[in-house]
Amino acid sequence: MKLKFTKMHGAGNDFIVIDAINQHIDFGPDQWRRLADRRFGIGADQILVVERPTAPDCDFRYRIFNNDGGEVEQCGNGSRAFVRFVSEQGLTPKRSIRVQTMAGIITPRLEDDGSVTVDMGAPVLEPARVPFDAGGLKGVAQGRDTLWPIAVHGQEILVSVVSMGNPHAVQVVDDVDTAPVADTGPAIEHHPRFPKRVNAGYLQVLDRGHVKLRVFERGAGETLACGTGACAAVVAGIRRGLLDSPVQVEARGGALTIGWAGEGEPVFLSGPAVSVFEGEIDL
Ligand SMILES: N[C@@H](CCC[C@H](N)C(=O)O)C(=O)O
Repeated sequence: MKLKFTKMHGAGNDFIVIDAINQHIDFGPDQWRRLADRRFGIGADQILVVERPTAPDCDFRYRIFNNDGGEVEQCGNGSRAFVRFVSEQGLTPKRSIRVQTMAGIITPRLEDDGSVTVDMGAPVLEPARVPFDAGGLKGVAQGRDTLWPIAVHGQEILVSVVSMGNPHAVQVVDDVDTAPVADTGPAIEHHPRFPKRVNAGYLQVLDRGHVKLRVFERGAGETLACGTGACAAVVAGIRRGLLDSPVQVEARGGALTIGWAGEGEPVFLSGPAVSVFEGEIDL
């Protein structure tokens, strides 16, 4: 079988995007892993699958697979790539689109300059719903946030826990460039306090409107940018009293802008989304 795909990226977080409206797709984790493999396949951090919606009042359904083959709830950079894709492929004339995801409905908008702004919905802050098991732990208050001590390689680190539909643990570091992301990222991802594993964010505050961020992603390793990670880090930074909205997030692959008006309000994510090439692969 030949599969048509588009290779895209959002600030260097790269995707294989597949139209599953006009192609029949019935893949399992092995096929997703093979497609995402950088040596034996096309290569990507995530695979995005565009389908007809099953929920009322939605334009599309969008599914996300990490390069380890697992399906996940949400992907911020992917949602921007998704909008560019449905527009460039002529799947819709709309610029503001209601999209069904595993984590609920999001509404991305294609701007005149080609960038995309996404209403990512309100962050979930109750530890149990992230999900994070805080049982028996004593949290440390900082501003409106509670930091949770978790042991990583025998050392205690303090993390904010935030769900943007998918789980994030955010720690503040002095210098993101020397932060031990490759060493502690996998241990945080698999920490037993996170029953669904977690994306590990390392946040350096430059000033109240400007941060640097690296994210070791669940199921994908460190990526050049993580959209939901940027949302979660800014939410954590604002709640800790370190940041004011809007915040420019400098990731290794590019810049994102995050706006958040506070508890109960949606997080807005803006940034680039680029098509790199189209292709066909034999499966
Ligand atoms: N790159 C993404 C997040 C993709 C999913 C994540 N690895 C998870 O497992 O939750 C983004 O831009 O948000």
